[in-house]
Amino acid sequence: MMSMLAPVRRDRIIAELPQCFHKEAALHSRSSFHPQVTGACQEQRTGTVGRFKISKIIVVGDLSVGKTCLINRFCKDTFDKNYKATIGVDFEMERFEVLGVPFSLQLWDTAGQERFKCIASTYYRGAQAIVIVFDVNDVASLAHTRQWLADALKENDPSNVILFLVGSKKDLSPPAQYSLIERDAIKVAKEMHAEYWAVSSLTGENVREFFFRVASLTFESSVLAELEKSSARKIGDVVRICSADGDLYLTAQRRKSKCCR
Ligand SMILES: Nc1nc2c(ncn2[C@@H]2O[C@H](COP(=O)(O)OP(=O)(O)OP(=O)(O)O)[C@@H](O)[C@H]2O)c(=O)[nH]1
Repeated sequence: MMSMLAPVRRDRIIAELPQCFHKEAALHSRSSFHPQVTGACQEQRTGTVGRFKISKIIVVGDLSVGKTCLINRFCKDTFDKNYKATIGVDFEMERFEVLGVPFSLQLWDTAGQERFKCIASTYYRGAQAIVIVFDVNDVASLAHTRQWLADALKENDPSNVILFLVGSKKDLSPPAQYSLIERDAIKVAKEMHAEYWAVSSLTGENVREFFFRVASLTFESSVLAELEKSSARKIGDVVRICSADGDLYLTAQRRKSKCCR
């Protein structure tokens, strides 16, 4: 199957961890990929990551904050100044190569309008990352991000998703005004345990950097989850094989509790 696909575009190759936007509200501020992830990629021990796994990313937020434009700027390098409401949902696929491993993101663009929300929310399930968008020129849209997050988390396992809070339309915000809302946005992002970004789909500022960061952090967490799964499997086997032998059983148990820490 893989050989039938065209090679990954050269501008979708990620060899180094892209940096966060703001150190105060970052998922982590390590300067490179987790060493276990780098090692697993070198030794091609990434399990389903790189083969069948496609990571689902949902993009939510008030109507007209610029969700569609953000996705279109990254996926198609286009910008439409006319507003067309998203009805229900739409999605785009993006293929990356991270540390030499193929990795695909499915980007789900959802409707912000109240009347389409119930259709859109049926697509929230199974997300690996949630991107909550607000308009940096509209404080109400920032206040509403908590509700968007709560709705998206109803359909997902909160301990298993990674969160991004994205301020859009930065081009329309004079620097002095922007820095005021940034202060509030960072506060909100920290409360949510989300990583904060500010972008402009009109100029393209930070759009590519943002999606590269999303792809990288989603990839990193997928590989770590795979590694955890395979070590849990190994421990399980030891327990099963040796359960007649008290000593070894204990060793396996001890290893297990060490891993969980
Ligand atoms: N100046 C500027 N305008 C933007 C930017 N992003 C989006 N817009 C404009 O904002 C309006 C709404 O953008 P959309 O991307 O359609 O908004 P949405 O969040 O997808 O809206 P719904 O589908 O209704 O939820 C459009 O008129 C866009 O041209 C930006 O970065 N800068």
